Amino acid sequence: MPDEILVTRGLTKVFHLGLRRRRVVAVQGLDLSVERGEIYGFLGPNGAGKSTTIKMLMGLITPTSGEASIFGQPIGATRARAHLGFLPENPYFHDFLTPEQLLAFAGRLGGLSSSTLAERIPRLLDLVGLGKARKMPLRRFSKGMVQRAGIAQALVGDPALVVLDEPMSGLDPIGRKDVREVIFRLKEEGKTVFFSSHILPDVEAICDRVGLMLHGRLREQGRLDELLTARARAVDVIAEAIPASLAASFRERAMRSLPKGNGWALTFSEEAEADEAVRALVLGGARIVSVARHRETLEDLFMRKADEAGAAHARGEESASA
Ligand SMILES: Nc1ncnc2c1ncn2[C@@H]1O[C@H](COP(=O)(O)OP(=O)(O)OP(=O)(O)O)[C@@H](O)[C@H]1O
Repeated sequence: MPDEILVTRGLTKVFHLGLRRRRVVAVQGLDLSVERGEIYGFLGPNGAGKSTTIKMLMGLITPTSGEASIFGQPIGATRARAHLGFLPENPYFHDFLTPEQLLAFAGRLGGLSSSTLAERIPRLLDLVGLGKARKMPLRRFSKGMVQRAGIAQALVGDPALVVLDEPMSGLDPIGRKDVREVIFRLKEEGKTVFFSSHILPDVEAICDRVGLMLHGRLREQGRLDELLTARARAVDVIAEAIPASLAASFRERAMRSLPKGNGWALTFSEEAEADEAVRALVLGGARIVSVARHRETLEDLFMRKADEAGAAHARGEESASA
């Protein structure tokens, strides 16, 4: 099988709304690539075009233009779907079913034999942490447990690629952590996971690579460690016993200065400035309590790209609805 297992080229979806058939460009010229064995986070705010993209990949809606392939097969082809597991956004399951019954139902629809299901269902329910709840009806489940049952159901056909649309949305912190752990376990099992989310810390915690969608376009795609600049965006120096002769000058040179304990917390925007300050403070007889370098987070990157995209949007260089 190829190493890029999901590829799109110029994928575009235009909707026409109302009697006047107003054009809404939900996804424009999308070039994605998802590599074998990675966890890929498909990021973007509400309305960015994530669900529309996923629906096209699943063959649920037809692209207006462009192309996409999964395992080298055009999307929608039976051979592409054979290795694909999918959990839609806000899935609905009959709440009288137990997770065991839910998986058995999905497996039989997929043509799996009773012996395969008898071996696979307990293993999958253990994988998502629902082994002990396997005979409990879904109506007694928390939202996080239902979501994990949904992931198990997406895995019943033993897919190589698992696509999850907003799997952490609406979950409390514990539910989100459980889903993150399940996604990690899927990677350990050798699966490739493509999931959409607008919850940046979740994506930052588990993804190998991310794609950032804004206004229907992919603004950024790459490895997280490459996208987030290694340079510190601010450095906090906390120092005590600063001689009076130095205190005033440092409080002026720092981007921000706040009294802290018996000393000051000084924030510098440049690492070199902070290093220089630490040297001078030590030579001047001050005591350095701590130096903290703040690296760029995914949230910083997201806000930076959103500002750039918002500015381009406002200048009319592009439009999501035209
Ligand atoms: N069936 C449709 N008809 C018309 N417009 C649509 C349709 N589906 C989506 N859109 C529009 O396309 C754009 C992208 O929507 P999409 O649901 O793909 O975004 P999203 O990133 O998944 O956001 P969310 O997280 O809110 O689901 C939005 O402007 C939306 O209103």
